[in-house]
Amino acid sequence: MRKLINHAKSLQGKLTIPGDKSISHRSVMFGSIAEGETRITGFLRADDCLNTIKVMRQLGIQIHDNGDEIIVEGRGMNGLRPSKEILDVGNSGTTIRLLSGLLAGQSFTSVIAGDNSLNKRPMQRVIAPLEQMGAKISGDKDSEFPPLTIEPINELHAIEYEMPVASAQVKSAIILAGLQAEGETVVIEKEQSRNHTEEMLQQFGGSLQIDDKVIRIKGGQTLRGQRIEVPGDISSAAFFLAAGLIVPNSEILLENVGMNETRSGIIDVIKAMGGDITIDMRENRISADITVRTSQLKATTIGGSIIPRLIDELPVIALLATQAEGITVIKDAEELKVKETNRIQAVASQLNHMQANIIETEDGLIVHGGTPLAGATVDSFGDHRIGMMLQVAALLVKEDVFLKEAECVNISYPTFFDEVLNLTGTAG
Ligand SMILES: O=C(O)C1=C[C@@H](OP(=O)(O)O)[C@@H](O)[C@H](O)C1
Ligand SMILES: C=C(OP(=O)(O)O)C(=O)O
Repeated sequence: MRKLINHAKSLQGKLTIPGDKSISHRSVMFGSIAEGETRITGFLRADDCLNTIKVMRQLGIQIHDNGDEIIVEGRGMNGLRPSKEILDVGNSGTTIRLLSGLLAGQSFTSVIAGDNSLNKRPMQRVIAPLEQMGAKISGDKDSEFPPLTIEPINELHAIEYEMPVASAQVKSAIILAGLQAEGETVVIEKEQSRNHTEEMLQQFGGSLQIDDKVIRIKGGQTLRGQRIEVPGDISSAAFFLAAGLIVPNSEILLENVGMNETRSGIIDVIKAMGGDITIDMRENRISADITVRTSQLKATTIGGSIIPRLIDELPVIALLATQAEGITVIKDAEELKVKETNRIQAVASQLNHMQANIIETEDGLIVHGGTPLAGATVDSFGDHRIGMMLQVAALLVKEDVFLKEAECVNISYPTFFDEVLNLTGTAG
């Protein structure tokens, strides 16, 4: 769907940020392999997480949605049942990679597939460690891509694995397989990535040892159903943090933003760029209410260990940099090339269509600041983060901006365009 997207003279008001996508996926997966009932509030009802519910149901887990809560009837570590149908996870990289770890040690065959975008994303990164653990997994084109076929085995064994990429999805797949393995599995991270799997495992009564970038997990643990409260997703909040900073005469309050340290790199960047941001931590200590106001931003350099802490926010951070004073350099971010699209290429090509001045590099972007943006027809290429970033860019532009495949926002933020309208005061 090609959509005429909005311009804004100013943004005012408040919005509540919907549930964290990473935590929502994990809450349903852990709930499924725990014993007893798990009740989840704040679950993100967006396409990616709904696909996780769908495939866990296919694997024999009863999951109900009563409007307030998602209720998962856990069946324990050996309670999953074979699915007659292919497990279609749609666009969700998190689902296919975590599910591979979960299914690697089972005594039945599974086939996991996805949409055209997912079927181009690399899977060797999970297949290699899982095969070392004794799993039998094959994919398309020398096992680089989905669909993945996972065959039955008797038992997984523990390994020590030094990760070649900084990836929470790979780490999580190994931890989920490690739970089913004989012995103690050791994962050594390249850089610290989001730690939701480690936190949730402990919340479900499991244990692991974490020493800096080294994680140790023993097989054969029993998990117990829990009450899980999912905080708002900082990766969704990022679009409104950016919008509030660059649209003139704006002040917006974002409620319930998850503040996990392994995810909050964008806050550090906004501060380094001189953005006007106020953070009020909530009593639960896991989320905050954040106010942003229009700011004159300055350029910064982003690279190294902060990258995994803001990987999904880099497209909208690049947009911020187009409006800052000076040249912003984003480096060490080659992982952007293997997301829903090649995000290095997508960000540079589409913002440059709008008259930005961005140079693609091997591992990031060089963004020349202070460029007024102009009307154009731009393409999300079906990538939700690119689509939402382009809508924020369009807020600055008086001429018409048309966005191709605008419906992709449903992947992580179905109410995104409605929230934009609410803040511009033109809703309803
Ligand atoms: O574990 C997760 O929930 C995620 C990890 C990241 O991917 P990688 O593990 O590929 O870096 C991130 O980009 C993705 O949106 C969600
Ligand atoms: C990369 C993303 O998700 P996934 O890997 O789960 O498709 C994302 O949401 O930006």
